[in-house]
Amino acid sequence: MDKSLISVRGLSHRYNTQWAIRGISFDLPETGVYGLLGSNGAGKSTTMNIISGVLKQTEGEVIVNGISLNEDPIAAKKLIGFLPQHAPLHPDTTVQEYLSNCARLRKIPEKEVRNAVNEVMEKVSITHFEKRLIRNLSGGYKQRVGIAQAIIHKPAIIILDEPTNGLDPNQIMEVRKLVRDIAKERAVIFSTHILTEVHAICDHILMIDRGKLVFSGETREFDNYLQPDSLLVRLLAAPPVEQILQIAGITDAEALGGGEYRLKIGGSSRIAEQFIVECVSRNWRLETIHPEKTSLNDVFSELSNKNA
Ligand SMILES: Nc1ncnc2c1ncn2[C@@H]1O[C@H](COP(=O)(O)OP(=O)(O)OP(=O)(O)O)[C@@H](O)[C@H]1O
Repeated sequence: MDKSLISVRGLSHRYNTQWAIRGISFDLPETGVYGLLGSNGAGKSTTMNIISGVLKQTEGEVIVNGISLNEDPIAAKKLIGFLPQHAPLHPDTTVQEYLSNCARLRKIPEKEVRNAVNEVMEKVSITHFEKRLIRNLSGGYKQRVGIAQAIIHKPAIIILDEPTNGLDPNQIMEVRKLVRDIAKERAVIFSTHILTEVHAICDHILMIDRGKLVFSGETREFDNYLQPDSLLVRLLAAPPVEQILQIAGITDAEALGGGEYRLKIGGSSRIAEQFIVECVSRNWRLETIHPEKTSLNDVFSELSNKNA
């Protein structure tokens, strides 16, 4: 018996003639935030729409807590909450009316609706706006209502499609905090194309590139691909490049002018330490030193080539 909260097997989807995703498989074994990372058009929304049961896949299957989404969609969908990229909010209803309607659509018994709505409003900290029309809420509060409708029936898995898109920095922080909080009791799949977002809140990363899953693992494992591969340094007593190249581990050095250099170090942080020691002993008067991280595009292409 499969113990995963969700198990995705060989998922593929074709729109007309073009494949949007091919052979995606992964398991979400436990609670926590799972970041679905991918650039625009990589296939994130397609994958999320299929898992949440709003799009029927061309091939493959999704098992939610042991229940096949194909074979028993009603039972499987009860275990899933979904906030699509464009939240399905009704601007002319109040927060309380809207969430009550969502509770009824989720088949919560009438006598429990009131409690369920109160509980979820408290959870997402929106009780003080319960009588406000949704159209009059800020973007961050609208997103809270969107998250509330996704969790009102207490699903085991929540799917959030780019929930911080279009929010200001404060609202982003608040939504992230809320997501971390609701992930204590359930698995949250959180899609984004922003690497720093993944770092800020995700425990695990699923990375999709051109429709294929190219990485699945813990966030710290992913960091191995983000090793600095060059250092930007500024030396007040600037030496010739040839002298810098004598230091073991520095594979290339480029003088940028004004005492600045870009040093290629091939991924080991110990070389930076060694360089600092050398600067002191050679009296080069090191003023600044910064690692230059591999860009997300480089990570995408490295992982894609590895999995090609
Ligand atoms: N309804 C559709 N009909 C045809 N092609 C589609 C449709 N929806 C998506 N696609 C295509 O499928 C591919 C994957 O799109 P998808 O929206 O799943 O990617 P995404 O990673 O969510 O991107 P974004 O962040 O831009 O939403 C893209 O090439 C896209 O153009």
